[in-house]
Amino acid sequence: MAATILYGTEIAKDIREQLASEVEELKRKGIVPGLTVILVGEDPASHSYVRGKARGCEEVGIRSEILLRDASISEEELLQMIEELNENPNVHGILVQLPLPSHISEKAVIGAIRSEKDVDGFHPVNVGNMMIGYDALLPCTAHGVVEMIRKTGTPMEGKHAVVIGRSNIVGKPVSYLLQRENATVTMCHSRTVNLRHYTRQADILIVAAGRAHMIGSEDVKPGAVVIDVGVNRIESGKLVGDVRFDEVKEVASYLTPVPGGVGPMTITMLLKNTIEAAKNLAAR
Ligand SMILES: Nc1nc(=O)c2c([nH]1)NC[C@@H]1CN(c3ccc(C(=O)N[C@@H](CCC(=O)O)C(=O)O)cc3)C=[N+]21
Ligand SMILES: [Mg+2]
Repeated sequence: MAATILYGTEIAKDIREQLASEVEELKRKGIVPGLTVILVGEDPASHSYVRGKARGCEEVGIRSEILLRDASISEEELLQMIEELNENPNVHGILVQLPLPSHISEKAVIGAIRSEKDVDGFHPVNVGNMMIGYDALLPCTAHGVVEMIRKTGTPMEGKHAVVIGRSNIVGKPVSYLLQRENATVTMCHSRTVNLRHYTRQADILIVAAGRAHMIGSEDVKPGAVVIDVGVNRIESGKLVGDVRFDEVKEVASYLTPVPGGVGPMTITMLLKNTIEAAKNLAAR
């Protein structure tokens, strides 16, 4: 059996059309959703991702601005910038691109963003609200992964979902969101002994370990839904996932490519969060 390839670009296109009409409706009420991205330093990958975010905003009619700062910026200056954006009524979403230079505390920076404007869903208040099941801005990649699985029409209820990776941005929140869909979730990570023992039991396999090509067909249960969250730049400059695509596509029922899979969904969920933040802030 050959897998159906889940093109995030296509799924994202449908959702973005819907988002564009929501933006139009908001604009008729005089609300122009606005996203501000702060990008510190010269990392080419970060610059490329941020360009993707700005393009996404343009596509759906969100006003966006990118504030570029030198890697030498102090933590205090960065916190001051965030404070001003917190107060600016035209800014509904604030995103500080990670990673930050090592002299700046990510914890301090994320914690300084007003939680209603935290469109990454990384602020402890949003993480806590999500965990409790209260309304929250959800972490974009994790949310995008669940929406992709939903699009396949595969019921998640009662299924065994295995997540590889336990990061705050992907592994932890995606595990939680899948549990909320009534999946039975197993969390694995780089120290898991006999990883294959777990992955082979997965009806839904989420691979977010950040190790190029670590998962092959031997690791996958026939018919599984496999979502590859890996973004690894290999020596040739090519972007590859954590899954050996050509092998796994022969055994999985659904499989996401890299690029063109989860990445575009991540950006789409960021756009969705920005619109939601604009609605919430306007209603206050
Ligand atoms: N505060 C913060 N929020 C983030 O959401 C965040 C971050 N920091 N730091 C870095 C990671 C990474 N990330 C990606 C988003 C989209 C693609 C994406 O769309 N990738 C395209 C290809 C892009 C390319 O070719 O370079 C794709 O997969 O098709 C990739 C990576 C968001 N991140
Ligand atoms: Mg890990």
